[in-house]
Amino acid sequence: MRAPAFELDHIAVHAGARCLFSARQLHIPAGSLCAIIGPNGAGKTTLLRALAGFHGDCHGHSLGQPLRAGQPRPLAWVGQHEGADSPLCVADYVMLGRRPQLGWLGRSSAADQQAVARALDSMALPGLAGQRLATLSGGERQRAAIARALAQDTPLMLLDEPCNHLDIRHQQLLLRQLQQLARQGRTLVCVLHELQLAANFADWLLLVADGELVAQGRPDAVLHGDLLSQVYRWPIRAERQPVSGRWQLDVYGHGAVA
Ligand SMILES: Nc1ncnc2c1ncn2[C@@H]1O[C@H](COP(=O)(O)OP(=O)(O)OP(=O)(O)O)[C@@H](O)[C@H]1O
Repeated sequence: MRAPAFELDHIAVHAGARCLFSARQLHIPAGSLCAIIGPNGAGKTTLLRALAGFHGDCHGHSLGQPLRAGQPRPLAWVGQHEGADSPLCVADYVMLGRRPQLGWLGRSSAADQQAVARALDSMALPGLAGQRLATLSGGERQRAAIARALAQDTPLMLLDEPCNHLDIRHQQLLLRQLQQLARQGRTLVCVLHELQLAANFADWLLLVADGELVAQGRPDAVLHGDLLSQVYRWPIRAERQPVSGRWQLDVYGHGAVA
């Protein structure tokens, strides 16, 4: 198995007296596309924020050392509803991703401009580069937020529901792009509600329910119909097609699982 990007023991995230997420052991291999899946309110965003180091009340051990809150590692972050209030145009907003690299007086170099152009290109945004963010559609704004994170060029990228507002084509393009970055050695962790996408694109899954890590591992180890049906409280069938190797996830039946 590849070296871990995250190897956490006895992690617990609290808000006051309430424990929002806990896990005895949590592993994410470096150079993987990892999807955090689970029902509403399960603790997915909480876990993603804890991985980013954004949660003040987070305890546990990372590679044997106590976790230290407030010491985030270099990473690119795409949260939900990014950029909704920004007065910037798309190109300037994506350039924000280059802020750590910008030179004296915040001037952008040729390398910064190229990184922004690449990011706009990969999110199919060049035609909108001059348009104000506030005037974009939901899907366009989501792609701009992802482009800003791509322009950062960090070894670790965390994305909270990146497929929100994206149509089928842009979902596929995004996940292919994330998969390609993982193949180049980056680690990408994203919260996904679309099980079919998680199954077919991610090479590592974390299944979360009721504030706990229920299962982790490669899709084969996690995607069992019985387990998914129990966690989502709805009948789900998970099958891997023998010829194509693609996963097929179906909801079936007419009633919720008790
Ligand atoms: N700061 C907080 N104080 C109290 N409760 C919180 C806080 N943050 C999150 N929670 C609660 O923790 C639970 C998990 O929230 P979280 O946002 O991690 O869920 P999620 O799995 O991402 O859900 P969804 O799929 O609906 O986005 C929810 O019940 C939420 O209400």
